Amino acid sequence: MRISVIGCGYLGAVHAAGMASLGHDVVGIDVDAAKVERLKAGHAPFYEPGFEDLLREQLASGRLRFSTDPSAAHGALVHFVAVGTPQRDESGAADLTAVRAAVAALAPRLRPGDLVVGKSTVPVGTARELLDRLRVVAPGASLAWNPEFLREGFAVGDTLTPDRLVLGVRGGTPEETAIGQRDAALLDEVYATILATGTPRLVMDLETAELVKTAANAFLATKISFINAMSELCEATGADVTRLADAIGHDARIGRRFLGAGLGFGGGCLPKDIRAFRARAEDLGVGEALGFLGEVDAINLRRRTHVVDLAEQLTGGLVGRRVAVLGLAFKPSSDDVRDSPALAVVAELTARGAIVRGYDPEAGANALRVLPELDLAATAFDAARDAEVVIVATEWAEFRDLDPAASGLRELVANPSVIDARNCLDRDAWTAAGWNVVALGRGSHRAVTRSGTGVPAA
Ligand SMILES: NC(=O)C1=CN([C@@H]2O[C@H](COP(=O)(O)OP(=O)(O)OC[C@H]3O[C@@H](n4cnc5c(N)ncnc54)[C@H](O)[C@@H]3O)[C@@H](O)[C@H]2O)C=CC1
Ligand SMILES: O=C(O)[C@H]1O[C@H](OP(=O)(O)OP(=O)(O)OC[C@H]2O[C@@H](n3ccc(=O)[nH]c3=O)[C@H](O)[C@@H]2O)[C@H](O)[C@@H](O)[C@@H]1O
Repeated sequence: MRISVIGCGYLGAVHAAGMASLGHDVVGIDVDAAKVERLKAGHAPFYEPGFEDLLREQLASGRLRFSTDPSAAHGALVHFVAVGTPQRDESGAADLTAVRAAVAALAPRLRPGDLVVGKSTVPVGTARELLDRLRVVAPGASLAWNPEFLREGFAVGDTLTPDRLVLGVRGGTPEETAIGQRDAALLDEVYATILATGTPRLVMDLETAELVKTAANAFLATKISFINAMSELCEATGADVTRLADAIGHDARIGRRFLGAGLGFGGGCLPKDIRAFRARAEDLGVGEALGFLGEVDAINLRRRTHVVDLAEQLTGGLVGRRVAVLGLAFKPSSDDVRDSPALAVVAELTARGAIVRGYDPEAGANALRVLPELDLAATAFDAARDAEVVIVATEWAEFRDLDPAASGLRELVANPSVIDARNCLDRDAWTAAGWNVVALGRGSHRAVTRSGTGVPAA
């Protein structure tokens, strides 16, 4: 089947290559000419394990091409919209400019029977708005919503073997229902190979499909903030949040996944999605229903300040003190620094007068674009040289696997003090190697906060 994918970022580029690998004839379209040139040349514009190999393989197959010209979408039967929906402003609402522009550019190229398929994460009601617009500018074309649940770092696997496919289609009147069924059947053809493996397929109305996506991300964010709230309790009492998470996680109704306490969630999705969800609920007059997401956000942001407070406590004052931050990406196996908790820590440390050196295996260049004043080290060891405290802010395997006894790191630092902000280090091994290890939520080490409301460290 001929397919177009509008927007070739972290989601769209992988989706385009993934659809080509299913045997479809795919064109990826993006307004960013430099990104398109890289993709055409077989170079991934971002770090995503397995993606570059898939890209090259599919370019070589002749089934995948890229363009900046929206006309390249003409002739495709299914058009996926995968453009960005960032936070618009302080209100938290989503900025839908790119989605509207993508559909407007697509409209004159659509033929009757063509299907526009939203993949971007949008506030509930967006699909209906776009469909109403299409009825005017491209009658005969239809629209469905097929939210995406992939995780960065696992994008290729999540695209080709998703844990479910959610298809939001038109319905209501008999005529609309018939169109919706036809649209769902077309998506079944697109995903035939994936469905043949028994992947659950859930068909629903457009609004529910939009809500499934924001609800899923809101739940994941809530789960992380829940365990981080427990982390605060653990630090106040000397308890251990990792043992607590293991124990409650054994209850199948709770589950251990996403109970990783630490520096909290960041990235281009969870933070902006919970804020946009709240803003949309306010618009709908049901703001109270999602009031708790404000608390989820607040708990999450407190993690960042807490880590800086701990560093301040450990150094006895940050002005002029050397701090190493290992990990700058919002999560390991990604070079994405959008709303990265690690970068927020770097910025706050710097604002409090620390001399910060940062290192990340993949995200250094992106980090420099966001924080041009960042002192970027070439290796973890370079970053740690003469540091009075080392902060592990992203749990890359490279840091997790460091042998604290044999690596020589201890000899490099000014003071063997490490804040394990992701609970990823073997605390016993590091302690045995002579390090003072402060692991978030594991024991009493609440920092005296700058506002003076914290309790002194034990
Ligand atoms: N990154 C992820 O893991 C996931 C992202 N999503 C959602 O997918 C959407 C895209 O996210 P990302 O890929 O991360 O964003 P991104 O910022 O990496 O990519 C968006 C791309 O759209 C392009 N673009 C903007 N306006 C355009 C237009 N009018 N025509 C063609 N291209 C245009 C941009 O140049 C950019 O390359 C967002 O709504 C996000 O919430 C959903 C699931 C996973
Ligand atoms: O909508 C999206 O874009 C995507 O958002 C998340 O995926 P992603 O942001 O790639 O990464 P996650 O693995 O969810 O991690 C998000 C953040 O939460 C943090 N996290 C995750 C898990 C955990 O236990 N603790 C924790 O602090 C990570 O460090 C990271 O900063 C969702 O997991 C995907 O299902 C969704 O498709």
